Formats: sequence, structure tokens, C-alpha cells
Amino acid sequence: MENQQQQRQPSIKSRFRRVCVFCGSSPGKNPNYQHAAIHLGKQLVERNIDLVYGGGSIGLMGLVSQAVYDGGRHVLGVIPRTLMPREITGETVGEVRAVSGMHQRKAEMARQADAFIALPGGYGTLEELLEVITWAQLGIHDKPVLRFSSFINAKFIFNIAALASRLFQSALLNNSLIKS
Ligand SMILES: C/C(=C\CNc1ncnc2c1ncn2[C@@H]1O[C@H](COP(=O)(O)O)[C@@H](O)[C@H]1O)CO
Repeated sequence: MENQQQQRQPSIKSRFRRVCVFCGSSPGKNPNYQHAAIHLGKQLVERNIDLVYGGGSIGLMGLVSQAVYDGGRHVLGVIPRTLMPREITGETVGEVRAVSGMHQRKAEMARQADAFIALPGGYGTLEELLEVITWAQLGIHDKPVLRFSSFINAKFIFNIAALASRLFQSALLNNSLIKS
């Protein structure tokens, strides 16, 4: 019954074919972040949009990719060879593209996507988001960049320490190179 209702829903047309999502490799403590990840995945499906992301099934990345995959859209995970062992990133759904390193990964994700969306995340998400914004600023691409507005804003950038306890890898907090 539920399936029939889903089938009857007209899909929403979008000008985007494939969107790149940056988000936490941790689930975060706030359940709203997890709900947002699943909701975003379902919204992409409803709009017939495929996903490109950092690969893996951990954290918010896993939730969004699973939702898109379960909805029948194509999922492309771009993953550096060094992160490929399942113990690091978990089982990846959909297509997996192995690349030689983190820089190649970002370039490939940017090449594949028509737009970028950042959900809550830690250092990795912030770095990916800032890079695509910087590339837009430099005219390297003209693809839209959307961010989860209540999370990543000026306050976020200047208040990283407060957010660290929720979303950043705990091991990093003990790293003497990274100060809060
Ligand atoms: C650090 C460890 C595992 C991390 N595994 C990751 N697998 C796939 N992609 C990742 C991973 N870590 C970072 N990324 C990329 O950065 C974003 C998430 O980073 P954040 O710091 O959690 O925000 C994400 O968009 C990925 O592209 C071993 O415990």
C-alpha cells in the first residue's frame, strides 16, 4: 500500500542531475543531524537526483547514501585507496570510484556534481565546503553551493571548538597539533 502511494507521487523536476553531499563521517550527538541526512537523501530521490559523496557507510555519510540508494537513485562514492579498507569507512553502497588521494577525490567529486550541499560535519566537511566555495570565488566552477544554514555559518567557523565535542573524531581532540 505504502509502495503504491509512493509510486503515485509525481516526482519533482530538478535542473540538477547529480549533487555532491559533504557531511560528517560521524553521526553527531544531535539526532536532528541524522534526520536531516536521511531527509536530504529522500529529497534527492524525489527529485530524481543522483548522489556523489565521499564513500563509506559511516556517520551522516552512510545515512544519506543509504537513503538515496534505497530510493533507487545512483550513488557514486569517491574514495582514496588508503581509505578503502572496510574497517575504515564501512561498506559502500552503489558505485565506488577509487582515486589516488584526498586532492584527487575532491577534484573528482567536484567534476561529477552539478551542485554541492554541506550537511553538519567536522574538519573534513568544513574543508570540502570551503574549498568549493573558494573555487567558485575564483571562477573555477559556477555550480551552486548550499549549506545547512543553522550549522555552518560564521559562528560555526569561529566556534569550532564548541562543536568539536559533538562531531569531530574524538582522537583528533587529543592531538596536540589541533587546539580548541
Ligand atoms: C578518520 C577515519 C575514518 C574517516 N573515514 C572517512 N571515510 C570517507 N570519507 C571521509 C572520511 N573521513 C572524512 N571523509 C571526507 O570528509 C568528510 C567527512 O569528514 P568529517 O571530518 O567527518 O566532517 C566527508 O564528506 C568525506 O568526503 C578513521 O576513524
